[in-house]
Amino acid sequence: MRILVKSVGYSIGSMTILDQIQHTFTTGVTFVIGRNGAGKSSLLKLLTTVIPPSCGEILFTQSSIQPQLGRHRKVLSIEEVRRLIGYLPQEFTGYPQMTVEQFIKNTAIHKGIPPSRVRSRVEEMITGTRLHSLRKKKLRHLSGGELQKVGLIQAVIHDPPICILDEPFEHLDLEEMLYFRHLLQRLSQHSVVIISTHQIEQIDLLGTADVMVIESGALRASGTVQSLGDLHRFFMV
Ligand SMILES: Nc1ncnc2c1ncn2[C@@H]1O[C@H](COP(=O)(O)OP(=O)(O)OP(=O)(O)O)[C@@H](O)[C@H]1O
Repeated sequence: MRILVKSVGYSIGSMTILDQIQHTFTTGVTFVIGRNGAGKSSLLKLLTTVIPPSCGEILFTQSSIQPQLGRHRKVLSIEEVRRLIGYLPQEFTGYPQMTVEQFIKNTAIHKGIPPSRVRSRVEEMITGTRLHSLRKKKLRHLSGGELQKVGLIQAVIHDPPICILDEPFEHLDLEEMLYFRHLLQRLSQHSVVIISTHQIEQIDLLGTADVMVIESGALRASGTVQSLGDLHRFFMV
């Protein structure tokens, strides 16, 4: 799976939010970093196809083998892309009237997990994230951290080939963050995982992740964590 972002711009009215963004996302983890208001959430929303770019284009391609064409890269339709995406928005609410268990089970069914596997997958996620004592609680009664865990679960439960997470570790304690990081590291072996954050300490500085730095709506830098060196410099005034 590859996501090609080609000279993408996004404006609301006369306000330019993103300008000339050029990047290729591939299998593995990419952190999108930048100060508050830089344009990270807007870029992630464009990548989910929920909002269209004002200019430029975003292409989703997958390696494919066909009798006449042989091996080639197929450009996916928006409908195909949407089935492949797991997304955690910055303000996740889910269905506030559902209980934790109902919501996670509902998500598992809607995301196409085979019926025979739904129960075990739901239990695996509830146990792994220590939500068992809250399984009968409605989402509207959860704390910020508890709701964030449910939000993360709905984004990853079906092992999506494209996983887009907006500030996923917000409100989580260290143990919970490590659990999800481990899960995302595993997922990223075969999926494109895109994580926005303004907290550099959340990035595994010894890891192999890519980083994309957004500054005032423009791409300031991109590369591996190691090639970019000290990331703090991108946050200095
Ligand atoms: N619907 C909107 N209407 C008006 N301005 C908007 C809208 N959405 C975003 N913006 C503006 O666009 C800019 C980028 O916002 P965005 O949420 O993408 O940034 P961000 O990097 O995700 O910020 P944060 O880290 O604070 O969430 C900000 O100045 C924001 O105020």
